[in-house]
Amino acid sequence: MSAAYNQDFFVSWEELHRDTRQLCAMLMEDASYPFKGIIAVTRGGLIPAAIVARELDIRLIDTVCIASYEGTEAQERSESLRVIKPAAGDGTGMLLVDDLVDTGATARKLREMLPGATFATVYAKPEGRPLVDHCVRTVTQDTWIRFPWDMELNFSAPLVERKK
Ligand SMILES: O=P(O)(O)OC[C@H]1O[C@H](OP(=O)(O)OP(=O)(O)O)[C@H](O)[C@@H]1O
Repeated sequence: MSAAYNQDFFVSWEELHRDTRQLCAMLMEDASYPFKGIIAVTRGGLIPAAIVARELDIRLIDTVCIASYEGTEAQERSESLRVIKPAAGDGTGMLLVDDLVDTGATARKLREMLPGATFATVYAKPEGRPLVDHCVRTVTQDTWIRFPWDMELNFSAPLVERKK
């Protein structure tokens, strides 16, 4: 059962880059390294996948296109996921890359589909963590991760003005 989201964790482009590079260093120690190719999980995995591809010198990049239906409760996500499969057999030798594992519904689906793949996410929450092989940072289940592509810079009023 997933908790409600009570806190935000803001990730800048620089932090995402640094964390993804750290993930790459971990991946170089994996038993399946070097990987034949990457399967990026759309859409959140696309940018981390590009960074991983550069660091590990991987040119073969496929996608698995996966999304939940609008308005679906987290616990029902697994049944509601729409998937367009990559052409990667059972995924042996391939590296699945996503930005985040949260409830684990997406990861569970991908594991069924590509049991041979190594699965890496940059961030993880406790419910989903056991489903991925590698991740750099874990945040609490009630944290909403704010990725840089979902944000924009805005003026912030000084505190004294906010109190007026
Ligand atoms: O562990 P889960 O609860 O399944 O959540 C993790 C998934 O949720 C996010 O994708 P999202 O469905 O928001 O789609 P998007 O990446 O296209 O925005 C994220 O990129 C993961 O793929």
